[in-house]
Amino acid sequence: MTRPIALSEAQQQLLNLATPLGSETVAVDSALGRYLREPVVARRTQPPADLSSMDGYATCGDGPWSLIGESRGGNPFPGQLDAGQAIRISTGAVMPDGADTVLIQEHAKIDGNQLNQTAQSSGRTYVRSKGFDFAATEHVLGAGDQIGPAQVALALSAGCSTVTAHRLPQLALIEGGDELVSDPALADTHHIPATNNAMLAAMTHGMTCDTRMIGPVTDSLDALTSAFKSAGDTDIIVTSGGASVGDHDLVLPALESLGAEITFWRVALKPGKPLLVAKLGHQVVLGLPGNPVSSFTTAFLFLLPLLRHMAGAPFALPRSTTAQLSQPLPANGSRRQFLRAVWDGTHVAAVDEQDSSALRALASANAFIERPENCAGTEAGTFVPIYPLKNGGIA
Ligand SMILES: Nc1nc2c(c(=O)[nH]1)N[C@H]1C(S)=C(S)[C@@H](COP(=O)(O)OP(=O)(O)OC[C@H]3O[C@@H](n4cnc5c(N)ncnc54)[C@H](O)[C@@H]3O)O[C@H]1N2
Ligand code: MOO
Repeated sequence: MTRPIALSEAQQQLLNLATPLGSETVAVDSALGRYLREPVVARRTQPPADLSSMDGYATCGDGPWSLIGESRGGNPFPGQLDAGQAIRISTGAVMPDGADTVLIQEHAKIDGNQLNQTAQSSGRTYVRSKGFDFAATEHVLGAGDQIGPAQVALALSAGCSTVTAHRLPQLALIEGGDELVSDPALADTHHIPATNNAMLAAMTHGMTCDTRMIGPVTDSLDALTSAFKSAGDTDIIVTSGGASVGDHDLVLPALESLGAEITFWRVALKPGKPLLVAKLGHQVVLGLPGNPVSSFTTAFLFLLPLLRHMAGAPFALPRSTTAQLSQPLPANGSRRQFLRAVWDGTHVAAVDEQDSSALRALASANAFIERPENCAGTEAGTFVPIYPLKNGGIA
């Protein structure tokens, strides 16, 4: 049996198996989370004209001024201002021709039709110049950019109702084991509710174009190979369970019987050591360990990056930040470890229960603490790398 490989090498080997998917046109309001295949080119200029940034008066020359009209949102003043003239103006309204200054209304004193200032106004301080945000034909978003809320607004503001994004991958999830039941109400002392497919579907929500749920599959080679075949031509197949060395751990034999190419099996990672990665025709297969926390951790470190990579993300791997330990940590073993932890924005502490089957502890965590291989005990107060998790729990 070969030695487990290092995490970073395993992640790189996995990403090397797949390339970003092709393009499709997506309505901007359905594009949240997507990565752009092509830049977004502005079809209009924003602002489309010089606009006032405050409520007040657009003036021409020195005061006092005589008031001759109004410019408000959607209704510009139709004429031109000459020296000594002013108009009422609203925030976001078009500056009339001839105006040089906006006098904010807090500094204005009206006497009949005459406008006086109580404090000096300063040139174009309250004017947003035409095109200062972007001009027509400029690239306002680039290939590889991810569409978030601000990008939705920007694309629409640029006059684009669709974007050209990478296609999202199709995913098949297979879970298996004779102890699993799909109806939690039917779990007796020798059965447990199947939870991994549902958890993995939740983790990958919005990152696939389609997720096919298969199982629970029984512990037989025939059942597992049939499950692989029923995954059809999805881009990625993910199994959970049956990845280890027991007599009923059938993922490796099933893949071998189907002629898959095994990329690697076993990573120096805790939890998640028995992770298996293979290529079955054009499909990438991830065999996740069955323990629910191991499945969660390997999905976070491998499946989510693979989905991002195929969806066109330039940087697919999760990025860490640092936080200060509020509790000491014991020495680590020879596998890189990801401890379930609670992070309050400044301090972080590992949760007490680190067993790879403990869902309650996992659900109480909102971060991983990453510990390098063979690292010594770490004192409270030390800054350590953490990965915030979208995992319910603390906001
Ligand atoms: N002799 C050894 N035994 C084990 C080793 C080893 O190196 N030598 N590795 C251990 C490690 S580490 C892990 S992790 C597990 C992974 O085992 P499998 O991937 O083969 O998973 P199973 O044995 O099928 O299941 C493990 C555990 O998880 C539960 N499970 C499985 N699927 C689901 C599901 N869909 N929903 C809920 N729970 C599930 C299953 O009932 C088991 O309790 O192997 C160690 N053993
Ligand atoms: O790696 Mo296993 O995932 O230690 O429990």
